[in-house]
Amino acid sequence: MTLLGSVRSPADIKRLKHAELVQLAAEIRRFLIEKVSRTGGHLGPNLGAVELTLAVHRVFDSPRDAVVFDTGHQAYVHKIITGRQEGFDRLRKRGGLSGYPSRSESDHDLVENSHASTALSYADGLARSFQLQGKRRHAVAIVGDGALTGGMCWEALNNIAADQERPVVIVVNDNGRSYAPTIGGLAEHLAALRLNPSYEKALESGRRTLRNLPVVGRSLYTGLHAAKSGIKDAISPQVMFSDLGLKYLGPVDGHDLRAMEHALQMARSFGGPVIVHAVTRKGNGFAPAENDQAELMHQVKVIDPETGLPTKPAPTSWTDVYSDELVRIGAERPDVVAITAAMLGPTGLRKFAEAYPDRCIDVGIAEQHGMTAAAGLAMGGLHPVFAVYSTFLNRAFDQLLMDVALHKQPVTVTLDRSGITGDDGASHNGMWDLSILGLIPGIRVAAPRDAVTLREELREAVAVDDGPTVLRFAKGSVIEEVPALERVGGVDVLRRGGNDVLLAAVGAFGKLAVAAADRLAAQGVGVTVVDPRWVVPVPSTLVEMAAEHRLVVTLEDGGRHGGFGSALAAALRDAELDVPLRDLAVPNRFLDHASREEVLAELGLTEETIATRIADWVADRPGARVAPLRVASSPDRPEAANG
Ligand SMILES: Cc1ncc(C[n+]2csc(CCOP(=O)(O)OP(=O)(O)O)c2C)c(N)n1
Ligand SMILES: CC(=O)[C@@H](O)[C@H](O)COP(=O)(O)O
Ligand SMILES: [Mg+2]
Repeated sequence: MTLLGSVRSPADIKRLKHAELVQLAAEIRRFLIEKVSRTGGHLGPNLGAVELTLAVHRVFDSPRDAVVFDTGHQAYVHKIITGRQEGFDRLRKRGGLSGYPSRSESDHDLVENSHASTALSYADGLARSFQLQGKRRHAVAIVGDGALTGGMCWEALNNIAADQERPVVIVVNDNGRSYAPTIGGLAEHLAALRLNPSYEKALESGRRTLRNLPVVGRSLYTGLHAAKSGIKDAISPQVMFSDLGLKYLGPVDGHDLRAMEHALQMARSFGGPVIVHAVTRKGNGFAPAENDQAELMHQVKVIDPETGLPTKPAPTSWTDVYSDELVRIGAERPDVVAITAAMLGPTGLRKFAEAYPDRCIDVGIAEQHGMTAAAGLAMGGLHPVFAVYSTFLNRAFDQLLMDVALHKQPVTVTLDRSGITGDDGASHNGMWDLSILGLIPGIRVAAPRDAVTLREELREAVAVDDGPTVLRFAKGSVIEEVPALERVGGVDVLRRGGNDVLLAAVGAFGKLAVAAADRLAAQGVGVTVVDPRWVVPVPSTLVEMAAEHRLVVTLEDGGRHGGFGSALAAALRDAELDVPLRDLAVPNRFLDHASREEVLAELGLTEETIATRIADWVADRPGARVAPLRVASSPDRPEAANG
């Protein structure tokens, strides 16, 4: 029996001897490579967190001590230790193990939000809570060097440092990477240390030698210790942290179990806020990951466990189309600069950065800063394109509203992963962007339905120079082309089918809408399908089209609450048009992880279900009554096509 087979809880690793722990770490690595190769997931980050996580669970007493993982993508080892090995065959699958901590899976899990840079704030809150209730429990936050570039971390550190009696243990998992190498002054500080790994070994052997000398050794050691601190301060972030009032321990080799345990025991006994700076290697122990210079296998699809190569070729994605078009735009528009928040590759900016290295800015995991810096870049005469996942736009809403839009600055925000993303769970779905963007005065939002309109609408967006524009597109393989019959006032007519129903489909749902309309035609229901293209503000042409139909249905891969359907309904009210409208969208709730396709099916956003619902509405069946068309008489509005 393997040691891993005997691990059901942290108690099982506390009793292991060092040699057994070393063996267990090797078994865990083999387990991770075997399982994650089959399911896909965050292989690199978790291979880098094996010893660190073992040490945390040996020194602290989860769940009595609160252990919080920042972002949560590197919590697989934590799940293995806390009795969930069996779940890895269905990692990130519907009904299976979440790829992030999950409160419903275990009381060892606290934070499910996969948005980075939150762990220190949780730890501050938890520690205050324990303190106020007189509970002698530790709050332990495991935060990556990438997450540490997020502003929330520094807000939290400022608060954590305020009370020297509050036991908060911050384990910085410093592997020098977000996806790409971590950027910024902090990263330089950490790197200076990380690049001198011998630093600690030299100091350690120095300590041992001097301690063994007779009397002179001790005093010499004290003197050198002062010198060491001087040296250490000179190149280590200790100054930065200790000036904040935080005890700093490290740097420690995050793969050295003894060193990690020793440091964590010191931190545990300290009884106040303390940072343990662990230096780790993302992808450690799996050569294909260690050799993946771009991202150290931050995240993999299904791969060959020997070679690390994907088992299936990746289809052309929306991101690929965007990436290539932006490079072409960059050649024509020297004023266009790109911004990423530590996601150069995933948001399609890598080619732009290679072509125009001085015009691509990585701000770290700092979307708020990125957005306001974009406003500054625009005020300085450039046209920034900020590429960010839809869900992470949430972080920069106020900056887009008050720093960009209020000043009518020509910033283009491209939202990758808009709509349901699925297997990264609730906090990664791009389902809130249309709702929050609809609140911003003067903003213009486009939702391309295919590769052709993505290129076209991206160009239209960067051509706007009197305010912010946004382009939203989905995750996964791109729809090559959904041709339009004609363009009327900026709105593309995808299918003409009479006046029973006007089906307005947003973005990638254009193809789905045409398919549903074809089904309905076979049932004698006439559906005209249109793609609004620019969905915020609602095109006036769409309101005019609505007036000519018995029923309007909207279809969007985004939140129903405040989405496109809501906006069109408001526009119809403003036009005093009493056309019934039904909106098919994502309900306002947090969605469990599953594939994008599975989630859409669960939500009824499939060709068959859409057709059935529209047929019900049109057939005026019980429970789905749709009043006949009533149009408020107005001299300047064409009469309705049918009564
Ligand atoms: C607010 C936010 N922006 C972007 C991301 C995307 N993201 C997920 S993991 C990651 C890199 C995290 O780097 P680090 O914290 O150093 O952890 P590591 O993977 O190196 O262990 C990023 C940018 C996110 N989760 N949250
Ligand atoms: C945690 C993390 O890395 C996320 O940002 C997520 O994994 C991205 O997934 P996709 O890039 O596959 O959408
Ligand atoms: Mg990192």
